[in-house]
Amino acid sequence: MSTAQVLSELQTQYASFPEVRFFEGKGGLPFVRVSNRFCDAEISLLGGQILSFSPKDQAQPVLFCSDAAYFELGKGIKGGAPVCWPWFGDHPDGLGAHGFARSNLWRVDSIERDDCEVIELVLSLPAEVCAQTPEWQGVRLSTKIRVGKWLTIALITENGSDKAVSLSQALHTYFQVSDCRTIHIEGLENNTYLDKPSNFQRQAAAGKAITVNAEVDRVYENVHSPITLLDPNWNRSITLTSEGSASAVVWNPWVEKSKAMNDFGDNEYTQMVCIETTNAASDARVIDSGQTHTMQVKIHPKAVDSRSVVIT
Ligand SMILES: O=P(O)(O)OC[C@H]1O[C@H](O)[C@H](O)[C@@H](O)[C@@H]1O
Repeated sequence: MSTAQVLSELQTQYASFPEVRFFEGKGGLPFVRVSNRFCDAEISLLGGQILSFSPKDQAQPVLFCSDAAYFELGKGIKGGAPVCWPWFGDHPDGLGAHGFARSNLWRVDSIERDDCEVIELVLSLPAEVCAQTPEWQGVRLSTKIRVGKWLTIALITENGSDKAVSLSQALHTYFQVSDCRTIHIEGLENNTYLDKPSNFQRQAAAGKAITVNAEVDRVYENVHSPITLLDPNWNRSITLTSEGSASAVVWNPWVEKSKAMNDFGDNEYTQMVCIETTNAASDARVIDSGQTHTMQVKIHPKAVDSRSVVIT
């Protein structure tokens, strides 16, 4: 079936949701647009990921997407909240970074509207995609994306195979910021981290908020409290509250790494920071046969008085 036919069938199936539109977007790929009374959001069926989220009460978009991002089957899209699954980072046997969920097309399983008019989409990665990698045959991945005033994304892994699997994963969320050099990230002051630029050496807790003035690529350990991104220039805070995750990655590629990536603009590092909700490093999970694991993040943008976000 062509993309146009798939989209037209989806539009018919979900005709009772005037706030949901299916369309062919960049790269001829299928997208879903949700415009309700809270926000405008776009979801890509390539990668099963939200790409943009703009609450009506916010002057700036919450999520960042690179102007140079690939929109191509078989590649991940650098923007929004890519789904890294069923492994995070490099694969020991060279199967490619961050797994295969982000580079394949997902299906729409259901769309619902709750009593508050929040829209919930459930997408799943087709079984035949998982079956291409023998270890993941029989394991099912779906995502629930709730778009309202807040954004909630859940990744649900059901192990329908007859053996236990070891899962690492990430909701690799790109946040739009006024200028990465002026933001602060709070909530990880007391956490140790594995520092990728220094060969994943474990670093002591810094005891202060994270600022970005060089490459940052860290896996924070034992994360149990919310993380808040403060952007004084935009009088905005964004709080991430997670469940089923006890690690988080903070990433900004800075100058040299940005230049080295073909799907990222040389100067775009100033406009973004990734705060990734993960099961990474020692937080990887063993999912027994028949078990389900859910990892979820709630992203809550809030306007704040500039005085309350100035940190010394
Ligand atoms: O370029 P990608 O494969 O999308 O990876 C982008 C980034 O993802 C994570 O944040 C890793 O910690 C980084 O080391 C990596 O550069």
